[in-house]
Amino acid sequence: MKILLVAATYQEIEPFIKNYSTKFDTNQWLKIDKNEVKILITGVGMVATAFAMGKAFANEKYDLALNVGIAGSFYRNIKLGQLVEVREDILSELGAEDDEEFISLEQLELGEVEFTASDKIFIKESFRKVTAITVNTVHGNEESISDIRERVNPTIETMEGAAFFYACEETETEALQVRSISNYVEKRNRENWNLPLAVKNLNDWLITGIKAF
Ligand SMILES: O=C(O)c1cccc(C(=O)CC[C@H]2O[C@@H](n3cnc4c(=O)[nH]cnc43)[C@H](O)[C@@H]2O)c1
Repeated sequence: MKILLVAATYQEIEPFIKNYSTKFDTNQWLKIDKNEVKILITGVGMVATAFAMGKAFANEKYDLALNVGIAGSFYRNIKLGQLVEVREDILSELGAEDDEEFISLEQLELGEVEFTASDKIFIKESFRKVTAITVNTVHGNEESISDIRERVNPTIETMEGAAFFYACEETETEALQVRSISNYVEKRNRENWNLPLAVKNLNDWLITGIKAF
């Protein structure tokens, strides 16, 4: 199977890259068991992700695109370092304000804001399946957190996921997304983030998990 492995930053998948490649080269196909894997580092955010994926898909057809990275959780019953599988991802900021109300792009009948993961290719592990939102601005204010919980009630948030699913949907590429929780969505406090644990657990899974597709 030809797999495009997509991450926002090199650091998020550095242990995976070092495990399978002596000299990192984005043009290189990594032969991992029966799969051929290409790595795409997009940069952080939806714009960077959509552009990088558009370029990647213009040059090659993939059997599967897999988006991995860290994420913030709205729920404390998900542990820091826990892996979750995103089954639905929402462009929660795309729409219009109508005074106190928010009208989504979908409600405005101007486009789609909800994207879903592949129902043809599966992740073997029973990671908790979650709904994510994808944001340009990381929530870090109690009022805005309360507002988004009331309006969408997402389980996690990232800055790329829905853009990734969008690019896959447009190119009819099977898409899966696995995220490792690095922090809780709360009033900004960087000291509470556990990046090393999130990156370790993500890569421990990815190094063996990529062979199972
Ligand atoms: O320190 C900050 O305030 C800050 C502001 C924007 C972004 C960051 C990151 O380090 C995000 C990088 C990366 O991680 C994903 N991520 C992780 N936690 C969250 C979150 O709570 N909300 C949204 N995205 C998150 C994201 O996908 C980025 O690619 C730090």
